[in-house]
Amino acid sequence: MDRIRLIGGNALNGEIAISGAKNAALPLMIASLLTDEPLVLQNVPRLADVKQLERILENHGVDIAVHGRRRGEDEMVGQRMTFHAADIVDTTAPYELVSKMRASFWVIGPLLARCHEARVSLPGGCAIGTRPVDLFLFGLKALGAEIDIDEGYVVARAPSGGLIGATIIFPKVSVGATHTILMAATLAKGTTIIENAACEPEITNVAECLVAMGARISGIGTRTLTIEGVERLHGATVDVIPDRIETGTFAMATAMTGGNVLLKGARPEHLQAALDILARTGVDLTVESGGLRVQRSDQPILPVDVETEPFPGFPTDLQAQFMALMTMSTGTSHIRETIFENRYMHVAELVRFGADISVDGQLATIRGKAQLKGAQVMATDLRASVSLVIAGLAAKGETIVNRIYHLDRGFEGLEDKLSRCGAEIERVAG
Ligand SMILES: CC(=O)N[C@H]1[C@@H](OP(=O)(O)OP(=O)(O)OC[C@H]2O[C@@H](n3ccc(=O)[nH]c3=O)[C@H](O)[C@@H]2O)O[C@H](CO)[C@@H](O)[C@@H]1O
Ligand SMILES: C=C(OP(=O)(O)O)C(=O)O
Repeated sequence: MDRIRLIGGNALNGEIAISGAKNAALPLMIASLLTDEPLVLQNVPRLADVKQLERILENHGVDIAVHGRRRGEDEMVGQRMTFHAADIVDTTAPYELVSKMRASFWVIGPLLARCHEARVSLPGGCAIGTRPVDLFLFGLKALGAEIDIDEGYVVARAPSGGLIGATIIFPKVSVGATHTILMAATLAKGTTIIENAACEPEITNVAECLVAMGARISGIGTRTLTIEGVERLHGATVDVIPDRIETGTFAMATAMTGGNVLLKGARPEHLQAALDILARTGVDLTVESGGLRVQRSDQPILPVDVETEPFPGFPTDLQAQFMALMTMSTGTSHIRETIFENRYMHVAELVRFGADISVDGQLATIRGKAQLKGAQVMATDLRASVSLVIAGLAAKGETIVNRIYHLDRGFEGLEDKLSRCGAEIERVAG
């Protein structure tokens, strides 16, 4: 199994081009199931999760083509891809494919809307909590679907004329359930109102894509989405937004190591809560026309308390990275993880670097210290993995991060981007 080896201590200096967002690219790809015309997506990141979803979509009969790959000599840009679901040949999403990735479950919405039936395995994804699908089923049932659970599969059938618009008040904010019901409602008969919808920038990206495909949606970017169902959707060309979690991760890495990095193409308004917290730790952040500049020279890292929340709050997907930063602060800080019940798997690994962290339920207490020491650590999930990489960049000596396949799910060209900024980091095969 591949590992990452790094020698900590170098400040990061230079420029990093932010890739397209995994968590936007995946639902955008799934939206292609809603139409028999081609959907063209630009700035799709090269990630294991994208590849995996390609396999799932191909199994449903989607033709996928990849166009331009590079701009200039050394600057990677995202892929331009066409997804053409002229015919849906299979409405089953099998266990072998779906169990690897949470977002693949979301195909249930478009399949049900377009084909009036779907059989989708219960999902996998990062092991950060129980991650039930009750909200999806609640929403689909409200649209008139009949749902059975059969041998680990959700079997869903729409009424004979198709899904029927309804008012759905989610008892809890869910990104995946919002994507799924939003997509399903575009082809339902009549009006659907989704209350307490997630309003993450990735939801907006998908909603705007659906509008470009002919859907009628209002309230985009708010907690209430209103969808007037249409007979059919058509093709469109849509850009995947830059990855706000990658942006925040590199900002925190620069804060930890010191240095001066321009995060090219970053959209600060997509992670304002995280940037406000970072600024309070003493990092200099400047919005420039080309992106976001992050700088820290010798100013101390100040302790700041954080609670994870749905957008526009501080994202749970940056919690592990922020904890890594706080291990080097000048005092004691607290993190409260409110989204997932088991998202502290990185704590035991950060402790191997010499960090002083204790956890009591949702609350982590981090007592900062000036210097971490390199260690052998094990990646447990995607964002936890990258928190270990950035801790290693700031630690003294050698760090080996094992089980890095998680990183390839969500970070495009991680070692390359970091080493161009002066990090000593390499992938060791075997
Ligand atoms: C591919 C993708 O975009 N993944 C993101 C998405 O995951 P995902 O869409 O899985 O996360 P949700 O927003 O659905 O989860 C939020 C909370 O709701 C709970 N829940 C969810 C659905 C349900 O039917 N019942 C239920 O109880 C979950 O267990 C969790 O405690 O949003 C999360 C929260 O921002 C991010 O951490 C993930 O990176
Ligand atoms: C938790 C994540 O992904 P997934 O929902 O696919 O497990 C993530 O992107 O951090």
